[in-house]
Amino acid sequence: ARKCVLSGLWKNELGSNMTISAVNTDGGFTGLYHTAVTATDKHIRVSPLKGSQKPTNQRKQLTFGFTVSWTFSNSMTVFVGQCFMDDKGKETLKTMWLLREEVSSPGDDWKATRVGTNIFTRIK
Ligand SMILES: O=C(CCCC[C@@H]1SC[C@@H]2NC(=O)N[C@@H]21)NCCc1cc([N+](=O)[O-])ccc1O
Repeated sequence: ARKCVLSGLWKNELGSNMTISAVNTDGGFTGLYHTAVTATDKHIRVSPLKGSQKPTNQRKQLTFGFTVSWTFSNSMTVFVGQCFMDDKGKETLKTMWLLREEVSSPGDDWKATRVGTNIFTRIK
């Protein structure tokens, strides 16, 4: 495809993988996220993701965002990023994320959000 398509199976440099369903006409999509890492001692389980992408009629390297509501911890991550395609048609999703954990009091709010980057490539 000469344009990035988000649907399919992706992995990032941490070893996490995600499956994105078909993108519907208004750019919405859902999927499943299996993180390879966690900041808790909880057992990792597959978690749902919901997101949206900008329409690709004008551009081929689309921007998107999605939210993962972790099923095994009281925390949430939002990812934002863009799909880039090289001249061989290889797609890369370059993203930044915010991970919000639940803290017990407003006084702990300052330490509740982590930030980072992830790069996703397709799993054939
Ligand atoms: O670990 C998780 C959910 C999985 C996050 C995986 C991230 S999402 C970005 C990055 N990319 C990727 O693929 N995986 C990682 N939440 C922990 C929050 C938390 C921490 C503590 N604590 O540290 O004490 C206590 C209670 C808590 O709820």
